[in-house]
Amino acid sequence: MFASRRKQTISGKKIIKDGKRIKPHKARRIIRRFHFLIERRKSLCKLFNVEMFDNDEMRNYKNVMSFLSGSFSSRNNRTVMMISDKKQCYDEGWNHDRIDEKIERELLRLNKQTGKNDIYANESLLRKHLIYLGYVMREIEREGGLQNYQLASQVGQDKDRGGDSSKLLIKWIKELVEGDVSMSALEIGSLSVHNKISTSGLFNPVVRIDLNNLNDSNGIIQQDFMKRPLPTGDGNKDKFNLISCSLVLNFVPTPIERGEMCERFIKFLKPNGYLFIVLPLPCINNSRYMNRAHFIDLLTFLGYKEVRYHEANKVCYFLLQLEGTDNGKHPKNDRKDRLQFIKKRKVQDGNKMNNFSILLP
Ligand SMILES: C[S@@+](CC[C@H](N)C(=O)[O-])C[C@H]1O[C@@H](n2cnc3c(N)ncnc32)[C@H](O)[C@@H]1O
Repeated sequence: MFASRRKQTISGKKIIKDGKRIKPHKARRIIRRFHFLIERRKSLCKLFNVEMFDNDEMRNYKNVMSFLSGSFSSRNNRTVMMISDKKQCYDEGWNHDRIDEKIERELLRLNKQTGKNDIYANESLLRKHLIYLGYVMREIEREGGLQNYQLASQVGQDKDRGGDSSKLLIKWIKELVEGDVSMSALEIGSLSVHNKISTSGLFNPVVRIDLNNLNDSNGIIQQDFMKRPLPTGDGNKDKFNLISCSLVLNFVPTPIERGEMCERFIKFLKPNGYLFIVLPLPCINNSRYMNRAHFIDLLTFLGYKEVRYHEANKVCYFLLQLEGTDNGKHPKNDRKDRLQFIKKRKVQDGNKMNNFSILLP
């Protein structure tokens, strides 16, 4: 959603990944489109009142259908009767073999139009939205899904396009940590084992996780960070000196889930551990609900302090350090302070601004 809108490519070169060629401008299009579809899928699931599915499951439309069947059958009889029609609805959405301008327009207006309606009380509304869900699912698959998105994201990590963001992380850690200290790191949203975070020798071990793994033998664990088992009470054994979260928070679909992620990092960090966050610049310099000061206020409330910041053309880099959690200061206790982060609050406004935000649950 917040990928750059630049029409020009920087290098103009074709990028070759695993035998596939992706031009930078195409990579940006794939990323924007993927974010849009994921967000619409989420909104539709919300309308159907069903929990978000795991990504893997969501890529398989049959799983989605059986999941929805389960959810419908537990409702009233009228809805159960509609199940027989459901597959047809879904197939209708699925069978479009090209972009459907009408559905695309409807998808853009989805939240405004249908937010307050009870989808189960209106048969034609239910049918229409099942078709939309089918369409969105088909589009995600047609676009190559998460795998293609990741391929496109790798384009941004190529040397001739600014390279991997952990180069700056390594520079900062070298400035801050003296001597021969061995630090462990968790890289969330890892796309490569060849990034500086893994090759600099500063971090050992480096645990790399991602929702999807382009290549199983690559040493990247396929895992949702939000479902990663919490460290056991056994000291800091399963905790890390550093968590790297580069261009991941903006990928997380809802403001509350982003807030939950920021809070969850703490559970995996050793005392005084570092958190490295990279965000697309528009998330903090062109959003109605977020700017750098507000982002830092939120993180400070949670117990982090900002130790480094850098703004590049398209992305911004934060290095934060956890403080205070070992001496009894527990941010959650301060309910009053928390209130300012649980509701959306405009920090600025403008015509062409986006609505990126992070909220605490
Ligand atoms: C834009 S890519 C960023 C890749 C790389 N870190 C970078 O800086 O270019 C975002 C990645 O975050 C991953 N991701 C998003 N949410 C995640 C989660 N909850 N757990 C693990 N990975 C996640 C996605 O699968 C995707 O590969």
